[in-house]
Amino acid sequence: MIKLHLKNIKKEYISSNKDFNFFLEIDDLKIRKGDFFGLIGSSGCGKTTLLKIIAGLIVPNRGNLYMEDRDITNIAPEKRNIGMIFQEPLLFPHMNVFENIYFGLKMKKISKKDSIEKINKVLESVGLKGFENKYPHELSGGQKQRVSLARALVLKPEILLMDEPFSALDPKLRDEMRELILRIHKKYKMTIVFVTHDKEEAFILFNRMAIMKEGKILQKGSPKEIYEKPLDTYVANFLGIKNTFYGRVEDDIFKYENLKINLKDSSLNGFYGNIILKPECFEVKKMYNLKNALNGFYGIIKDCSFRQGFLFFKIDVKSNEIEVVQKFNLDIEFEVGERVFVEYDIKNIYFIKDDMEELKC
Ligand SMILES: Nc1ncnc2c1ncn2[C@@H]1O[C@H](COP(=O)(O)OP(=O)(O)OP(=O)(O)O)[C@@H](O)[C@H]1O
Repeated sequence: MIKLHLKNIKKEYISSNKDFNFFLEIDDLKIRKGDFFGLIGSSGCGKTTLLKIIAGLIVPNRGNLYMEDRDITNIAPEKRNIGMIFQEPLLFPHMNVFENIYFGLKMKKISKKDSIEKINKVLESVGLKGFENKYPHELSGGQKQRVSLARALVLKPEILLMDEPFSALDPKLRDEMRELILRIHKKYKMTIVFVTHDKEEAFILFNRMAIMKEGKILQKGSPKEIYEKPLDTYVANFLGIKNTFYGRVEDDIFKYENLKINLKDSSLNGFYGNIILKPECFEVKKMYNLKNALNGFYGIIKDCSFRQGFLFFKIDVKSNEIEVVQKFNLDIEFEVGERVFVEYDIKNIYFIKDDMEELKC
């Protein structure tokens, strides 16, 4: 079921001297009920603007927003039943934790008795039982963000919007908060739209996401789908996919400087484009072990490090550096300076033609 549908949304920011204009244009974005949906992109691409349009804090110049089948384009923010959490917790400093959470319930005219019950439950969910009487200045950054989460959750929003809520926290706290929000998403079965520029966060949290650039959505899908088939090199680079090379296909072979990859596909001949060679799609083989080796190339190991059961190689292939990640095997030792064969499976290689059309080779 579609929970939120954005259709032909446009928002313009025109600067007074017209030397800096920004246009957000979202043709069609559907977020399903129960999605943990990510809006991801580099600074200034329009993520927050889009989130605020969903919240009703910014009115688009044109287009419509539907929540299920209801057109909410002209509905006031407080009537949308959408919660929002910002990077800063924005708590009332003169109110304790209980009062901060009670504030929204009071506005909705929920009785004190019912409110106490709801607040107790939500404080338990966010791990802050016993903190009712603390004031914001007595709380850590992570605890404050838990209070702002509790304050949003207690109102049972249909959609929860989160704008880089963990970016001000240290890495350990950030991990804890990510686990907490995943638990909460599961428990409350709510739809979450979460803004981040952190690709690691995207792979941990989202079941679907949209990658944005300069006010537009470049690609939508599950993080896995997008990682597997990035539609262009911006997306590939943004997701940190290594080994992308720009070159030309001739005689079925992709050529970039001295690097040659046989694509075994004559339909690509004459095309320029980017080839994506994902580090985990190779196997580094010893020179004495090439009996069954198929496609690949020779190279020299420039660097090899061990991390969490994997070997991370940097391999010099005719003056081009290729990164390879492969499972550590106790029986095989590699050395820097060693000549090796780097094998690949042709089905894991993607060539993105210059006209942005992606082809699986
Ligand atoms: N009220 C405004 N008036 C004019 N321009 C604005 C306004 N708000 C944002 N912008 C501009 O619009 C663009 C998009 O801003 P937005 O905050 O949506 O981006 P973002 O992707 O959330 O960035 P960040 O990750 O840095 O928060 C930016 O270039 C910003 O300078």
